[in-house]
Amino acid sequence: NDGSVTASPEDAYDSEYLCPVSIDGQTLALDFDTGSADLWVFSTSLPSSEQKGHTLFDPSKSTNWKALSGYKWNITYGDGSGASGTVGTDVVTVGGTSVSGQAVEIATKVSSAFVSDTANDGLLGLAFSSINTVTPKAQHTFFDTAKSSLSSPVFTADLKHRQLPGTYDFGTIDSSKYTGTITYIDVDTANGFWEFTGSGYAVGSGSFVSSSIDAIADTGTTLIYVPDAVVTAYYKQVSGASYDSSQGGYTFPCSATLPNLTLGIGSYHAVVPGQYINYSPASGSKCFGGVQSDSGIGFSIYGDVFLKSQFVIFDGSSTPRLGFAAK
Ligand SMILES: CC[C@H](C)[C@H](NC(=O)C[C@H](O)[C@H](CC1CCCCC1)NC(=O)CCNC(=O)[C@H](Cc1ccccc1)NC(=O)N1CCC(N)CC1)C(=O)NCc1cnc(C)nc1N
Repeated sequence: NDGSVTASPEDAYDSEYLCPVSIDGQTLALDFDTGSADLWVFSTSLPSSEQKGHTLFDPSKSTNWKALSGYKWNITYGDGSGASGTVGTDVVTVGGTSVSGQAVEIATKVSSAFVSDTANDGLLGLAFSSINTVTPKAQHTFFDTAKSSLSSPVFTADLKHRQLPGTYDFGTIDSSKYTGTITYIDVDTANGFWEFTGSGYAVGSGSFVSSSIDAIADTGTTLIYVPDAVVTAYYKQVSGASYDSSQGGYTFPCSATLPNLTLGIGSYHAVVPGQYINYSPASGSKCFGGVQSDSGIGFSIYGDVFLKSQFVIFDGSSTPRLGFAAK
């Protein structure tokens, strides 16, 4: 029951990656999010003003739909966006991986950011089921439901830079997708995230600075959010860079040459190419940095800007771990 699905960038800046997911034959574009654990979809139960432009799941058209009466969900994300609604189960298929009895959370309310992000028809959470928001009983993620039917209890992310489709694979590690060896690191599941301790950083050709960085691998976060020491060291090497409070982050002249950022994972040095860190135009001739400060978050977030430079294995075995390889 292994599967592989394409992950297509939603816009020119790889702000998010969307994958086709079929629920009882109805196909929606969902954002696979290793930073949350709810599978929720835009639905016909939304007010019509919030439905515009989205593909809607209609449970009344599904032969396998089973409503879970009295069950509800309500989620808030790091960027303040959120959604809520009711719950049922159905047959969910991602690439070749099909599961029955999967909890599907129907949105009856979504925040404005979701309404305007018309390419996104919902999220498929791939964090640990311990942080699923359904009450009165938390539900399993798609990966947890599928795990026992996979060749091995893993999924991998091979996201690409700028307008190229990548893939999420379930159940297998495709050795054609990476080079060299895989470095594994233990994961702390206490907060429900794929959380690990990074071993340090280097900017450009500078020397590696050993430091423990408490980070999560989060496909649902666009940028890299790291401690101020890293951010300061990085933008010191970018002429014309400065913190722009009106933009809410570091910007620099779009013509600037950006150094690579190396992030240590155990003994492995993961290199993020400098051009991945020119995230997008900001205003005028300034561009917005793909590396920003994690202050206020409580941990660092290695988001898409980092993940798309690597081949990443999310190993859900009895001792969960993350694997990283160059590609
Ligand atoms: C069970 C909740 C679950 C664990 C939840 N998890 C998360 O928030 C992390 C999760 O990966 C979510 C998943 C997002 C949610 C919005 C839609 C796209 C997916 N990630 C974030 O919230 C990280 C911050 N947001 C992002 O990174 C959004 C993602 C996005 C992309 C395209 C379009 C719209 C949104 N992108 C940006 O901020 N950027 C892209 C655009 C650019 N102009 C600026 C940078 C959580 O921690 N919630 C607790 C929480 C609540 N309230 C707050 C304020 N903070 C919190 N952390």
